[in-house]
Amino acid sequence: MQNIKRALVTGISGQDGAYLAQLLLEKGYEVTGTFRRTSSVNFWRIEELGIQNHPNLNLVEHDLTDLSSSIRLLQKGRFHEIYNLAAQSFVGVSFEQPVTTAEITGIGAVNLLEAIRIVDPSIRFYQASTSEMFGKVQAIPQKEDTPFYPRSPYGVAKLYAHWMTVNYRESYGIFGCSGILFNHESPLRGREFVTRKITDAVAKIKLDKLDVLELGNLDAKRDWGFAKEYVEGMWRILQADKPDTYVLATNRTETVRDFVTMAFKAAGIAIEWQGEAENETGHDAQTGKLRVRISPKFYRPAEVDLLIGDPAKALTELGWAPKTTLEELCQMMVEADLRRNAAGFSF
Ligand SMILES: C[C@H]1O[C@H](OP(=O)(O)OP(=O)(O)OC[C@H]2O[C@@H](n3cnc4c(=O)[nH]c(N)nc43)[C@H](O)[C@@H]2O)[C@@H](O)[C@@H](O)C1=O
Repeated sequence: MQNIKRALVTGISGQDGAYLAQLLLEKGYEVTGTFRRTSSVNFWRIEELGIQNHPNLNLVEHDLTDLSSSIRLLQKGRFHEIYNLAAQSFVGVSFEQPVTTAEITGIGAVNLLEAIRIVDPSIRFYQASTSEMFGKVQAIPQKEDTPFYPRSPYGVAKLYAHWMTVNYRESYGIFGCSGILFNHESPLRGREFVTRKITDAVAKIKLDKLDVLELGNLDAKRDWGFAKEYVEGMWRILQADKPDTYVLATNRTETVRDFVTMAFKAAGIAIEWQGEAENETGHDAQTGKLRVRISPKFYRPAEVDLLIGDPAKALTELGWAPKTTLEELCQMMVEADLRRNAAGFSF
């Protein structure tokens, strides 16, 4: 019993929190997962993974913006490792709610670092940093030493949390690590993000429950990997001999348009594109039916045009490499959404 490791995962109700909790439980950890109070907290992800009643999983309500409750949480839990995955993580919303985003996504991380400093500086800390910090990219591909240029309030808040993690590492010797993760998707992705929005809509179109998918900028390019593999990378980052910063990415980039074509193909529908920019449309090549239309409401005030990461350091130092191709990931997501929509599932 002496050797059981205790981990705190903030953001347990999110995609990464659910996959990471599953991984840590499989490794024999005791896991405390935190979630934010809302009128209807939803645990569909940990339910789908079948871990919601695991004897070593403890779910705790916690607000990252409250320092004193973070301190009490750490005093009570006596954790060895903390994974800070909680955030206001939707880039689009961050333009509408910049202050809330700064408080949760930026200051929230510092509250945890402060709590570590006060309660037990030997706790290992993982900060969920993001490729959004590269924003208007200063080099291609992006790696650990590429200069940052965030393009959204979300990216700016994450950059603050990132540098505070580095600063607490350098100032107080805290084992503070930062994983700069490029987009990572799965059947557990929220439907506000573009990949899951697409696979869910494709499933609905296939099942005749929807006519047209409405999207914003189809030209944005992203480096999309499989979230389940990325949480394994988070764990490896905290097991390293020394605290550091790592990029996790696939080193392949595709446009949103490519992902749409791929998703329809996975459902047996060929899409033909016509027109340009805001007038672009996608039609079913066989029936001629309109299936994709552009809506300006999904455009962002400032866009990140191109992301492609170089994960070489993670491969060399941690032995981490992505395995699932984008085609396999897309197929997995479309199949999950076909199954769910056929069964009337609505998350
Ligand atoms: C790594 C990073 O990854 C994620 O951030 P994101 O890249 O903004 O993700 P997304 O799926 O919302 O957008 C991807 C691209 O797709 C474009 N796009 C077009 N049409 C729609 C559309 O209709 N909806 C959305 N959401 N995006 C659209 C949109 O303009 C953007 O260029 C978060 O996990 C974030 O937390 C994070 O850290």
